[in-house]
Amino acid sequence: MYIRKLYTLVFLRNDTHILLGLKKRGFGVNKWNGFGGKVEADETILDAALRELKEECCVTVDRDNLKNIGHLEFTFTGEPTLMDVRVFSATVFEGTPTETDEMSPKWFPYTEIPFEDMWPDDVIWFPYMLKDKLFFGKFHYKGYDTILNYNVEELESMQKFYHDKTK
Ligand SMILES: COc1nc(N)nc2c1ncn2[C@H]1C[C@H](O)[C@@H](COP(=O)(O)OP(=O)(O)OP(=O)(O)O)O1
Repeated sequence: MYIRKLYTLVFLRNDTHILLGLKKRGFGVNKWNGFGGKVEADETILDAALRELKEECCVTVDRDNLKNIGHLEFTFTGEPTLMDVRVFSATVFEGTPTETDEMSPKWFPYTEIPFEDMWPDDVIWFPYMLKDKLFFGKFHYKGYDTILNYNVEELESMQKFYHDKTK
């Protein structure tokens, strides 16, 4: 039995590039990732996603333009927590991505995503996101570098996924 903790992870994209941030501190330091963090007790998942994006790279997105595209679950041998990460994508945003205390943002062409400096799971599920497919991925790690087992599946609808999950 795991203690489930909710996180958000947001990617800004256009036709040719994706915005990643180099994490400057804390969990995942020195890795490129999307923008996100813990969902606080008093906020919705969507509000947390918008807040973290603003805090980490100074960009705002209208809530109607933020699309929930995936669900990731991470567990780690010997640790009681299951990280429940809600993945979002947006193509319309306001502001210029700007470095903050937490993240240094940079646009990458889709052909040059720096998977060698990212979480090892990313190379497995990014192809779903890049092909605009909805997905559910589960990854069990030993430490933070080795994936012991995983499964990723394409979803037909996030709404149906969450409906079936709570049945
Ligand atoms: C284990 O594999 C992971 N892969 C990817 N791509 N992203 C991950 C993985 N594990 C966690 N994440 C994401 C989920 C969140 O977006 C961040 C972690 O959030 P963080 O711990 O930085 O949360 P904050 O609320 O910002 O934390 P502090 O304010 O306490 O620094 O990584």
